[in-house]
Amino acid sequence: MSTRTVPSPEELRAAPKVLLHDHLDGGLRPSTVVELAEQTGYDGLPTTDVAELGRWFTRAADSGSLESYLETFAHTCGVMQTEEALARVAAECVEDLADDGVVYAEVRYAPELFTEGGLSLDAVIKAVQAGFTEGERRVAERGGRIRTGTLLCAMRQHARALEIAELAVRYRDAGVVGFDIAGPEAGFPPTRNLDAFEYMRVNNAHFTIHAGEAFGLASIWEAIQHCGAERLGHGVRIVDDIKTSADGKVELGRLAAYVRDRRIPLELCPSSNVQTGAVGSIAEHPIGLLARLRFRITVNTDNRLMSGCSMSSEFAALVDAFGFGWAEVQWCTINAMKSAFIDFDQRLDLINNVIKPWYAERV
Ligand SMILES: O=c1[nH]cnc2c1ncn2[C@@H]1O[C@H](CO)[C@@H](O)[C@H]1O
Ligand SMILES: [Zn+2]
Repeated sequence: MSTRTVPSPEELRAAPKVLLHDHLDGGLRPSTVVELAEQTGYDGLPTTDVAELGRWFTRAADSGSLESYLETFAHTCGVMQTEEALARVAAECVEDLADDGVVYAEVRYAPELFTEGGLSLDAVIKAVQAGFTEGERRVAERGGRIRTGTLLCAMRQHARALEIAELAVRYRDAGVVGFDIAGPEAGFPPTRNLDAFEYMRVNNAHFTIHAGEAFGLASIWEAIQHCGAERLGHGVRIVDDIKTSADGKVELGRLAAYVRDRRIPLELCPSSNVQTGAVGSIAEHPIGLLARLRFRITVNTDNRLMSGCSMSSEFAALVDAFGFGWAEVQWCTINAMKSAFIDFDQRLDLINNVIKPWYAERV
């Protein structure tokens, strides 16, 4: 790992970064949750004290299981049932990411979770897109730069994946760049949604799949070989197919070798994995090993509210735990940009004109 200079938290914040895995309903500002609850009449919050609520989310998400981690989303989704609320959350998301130095972000959410107040799926998508556009406008107005793309998720435990995939294709010229399935992994294998993935493929549309987070290799294998996922949401359990012997010799199983050989991007989310119990601590996170083995790794936030994290804090944790230097930060950033679901020429433009020039002075 490069040791020339140790990136400081402030420099990491200034560095151009690319985020592929961030949930819209997992990234609200605590103050916004409180204000929206008041405005929309949502009375289920555990507290209306902003600082205390922020701590409540991270504590509750620190649950050791994906299922109980996901329970915290009842409160964010609870306050996101109007067009105004959705647009506000989306606009603030873009502003917060830009303030953290993110230059390209794919933000995901499940439209079906925001229809309890009577909104149609179309209305939800339009409200969120309007919010993203507004956020980009505010960032540009203050001289910043960010581009966002949307991923629509279907929830694994519901049976609406095909319908959501159809929406992802219908809105692909309006800012939606791909599709995903999210929610509890155990008991809900990706092959339950084959029709949706086939629909995406025949329409030449992109998708990633949450796999290999709370469940192991079988889920990753299905996601890639049966469903055709282009990227893996988390995918961290791929280490179960990698044997490291006491003398340091590393042996890749067939699936791990396939993932590495095909350069399948792993959307790794270190803090989130610690909270759901997928790994014991950041220091024990397989990202160190996967980086050494040159898997196509990317670093992501997953849920900024539940983890109390940002892109720069995730990188700072990796600097501390694994000695990541600027070379590694740049590598993860370029990996992510290469793996994005926007057009090749636009990815290249960001790599050559925004990312590389900034890091060139540091690596
Ligand atoms: O790490 C995760 N694994 C699986 N599902 C997740 C994760 N984080 C969030 N969600 C789920 O995705 C929905 C849409 O954004 C959220 O409402 C949450 O239920
Ligand atoms: Zn996720």
